[in-house]
Amino acid sequence: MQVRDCLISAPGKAILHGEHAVVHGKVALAVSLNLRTYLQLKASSDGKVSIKLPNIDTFVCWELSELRQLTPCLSGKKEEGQCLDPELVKRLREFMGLTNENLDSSTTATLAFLYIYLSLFGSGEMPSLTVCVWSELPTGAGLGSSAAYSVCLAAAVLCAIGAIPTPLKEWEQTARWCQEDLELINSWAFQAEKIIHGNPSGVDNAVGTWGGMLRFLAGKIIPLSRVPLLRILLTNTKVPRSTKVLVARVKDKINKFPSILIPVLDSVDAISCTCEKVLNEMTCEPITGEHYNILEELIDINQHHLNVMGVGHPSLDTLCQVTAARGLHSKLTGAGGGGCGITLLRPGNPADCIESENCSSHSSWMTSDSGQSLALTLQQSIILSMHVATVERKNSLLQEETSSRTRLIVSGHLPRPTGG
Ligand SMILES: Nc1ncnc2c1ncn2[C@@H]1O[C@H](COP(=O)(O)OP(=O)(O)O)[C@@H](O)[C@H]1O
Ligand SMILES: C[C@@](O)(CCOP(=O)(O)O)CC(=O)O
Ligand SMILES: [Mg+2]
Repeated sequence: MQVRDCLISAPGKAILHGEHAVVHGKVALAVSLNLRTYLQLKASSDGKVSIKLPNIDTFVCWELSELRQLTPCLSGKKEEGQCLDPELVKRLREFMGLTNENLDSSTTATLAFLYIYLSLFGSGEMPSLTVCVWSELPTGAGLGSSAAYSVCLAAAVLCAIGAIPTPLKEWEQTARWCQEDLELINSWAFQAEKIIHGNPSGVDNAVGTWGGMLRFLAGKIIPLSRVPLLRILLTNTKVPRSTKVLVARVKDKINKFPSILIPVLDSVDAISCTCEKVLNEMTCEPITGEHYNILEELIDINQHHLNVMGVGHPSLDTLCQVTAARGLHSKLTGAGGGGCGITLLRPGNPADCIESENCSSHSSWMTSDSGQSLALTLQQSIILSMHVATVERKNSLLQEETSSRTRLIVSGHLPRPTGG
């Protein structure tokens, strides 16, 4: 079986409010970033399936004959991707010789790939191919790299089996899928996220699939098309952590102290709803300092709640303190425990003053090749100035021509994707 080559990209995300609480059925507000993950799928004729994941130094190759032995248990359902097939997970774990639950980056990413490949190709003829994935997103830093990876994987393999069209026309540089196709991609991406996160809410893969800003509640995705232009700083503490471990930690805490933690989750839900209301008001009436006062207080309260849930980190405390000394308000974003934080900026204030105070750029993550730098140091952090209101669908999942370049970009230059 020969599959069609394709190049796909999906964005990362920042959660404004609702991380962790969203796993327990509460509201989250999230927005796509103009940092993307790219996947190139190429047919091959060597009887092998290869994955190249340069961001995590992973290069693996299997004989098709080995993978075929894993397939008899498969139901061959391609229509939906809601529940993990426990039998396939078990076989894959045995095949990869895995015994414990908390796996390293490379093993997790490989397992997610094999799960999607075998689930979707397993009931038919299995093709020889090479998949290469590379990303502008830092891995394991709260910006949804796992979801962008999962969305790209799902879209590429669904395209390859012909479950969704390869809509790209010769004259187009990029193309998008219809709502039904996006829902299918999202549901399979959710499965890959389950392999990586254990118990994801689905908010990250929804943003990776649809892009823009959205409200997410118990699997329901509501695009927010009316939001004001906000500027936030995105700071990477560079403290590594695993979403799976942190999500499990919060669950343990809820089980241990339900009467204490459930009100905290309810409060986070109210924070997300209040934030959404204020953002909406800011689009209908003149923006005042009072709007910003409320947004800032919500950030502070939520950061305290996240600390109560046990997902804070001294590096994030430092971020909060350093920005507070400049009159700014910060919270962690994503799973916490390190990773990234967000800081709200008021109009006309501090990105520039922070930039001028912290002007060295030695990050491998975000230095531009033109010499103009986005990467700034604040203590040990990297700061990226960005707009939240990327509400146009320009950041959503795209099928791209090999030659097409990264579009968009909020403020300044970003690194070129490497690899592929
Ligand atoms: N570019 C990539 N290539 C391969 N695997 C990736 C990539 N990006 C993310 N992953 C997978 O996702 C995991 C990180 O997921 P997670 O802990 O949820 O952090 P994040 O906040 O970045 O989503 C990595 O350990 C790896 O398994
Ligand atoms: C903590 C959580 O709310 C977000 C995790 O995001 P990330 O993997 O840290 O980018 C988990 C989830 O919603 O699945
Ligand atoms: Mg993740």
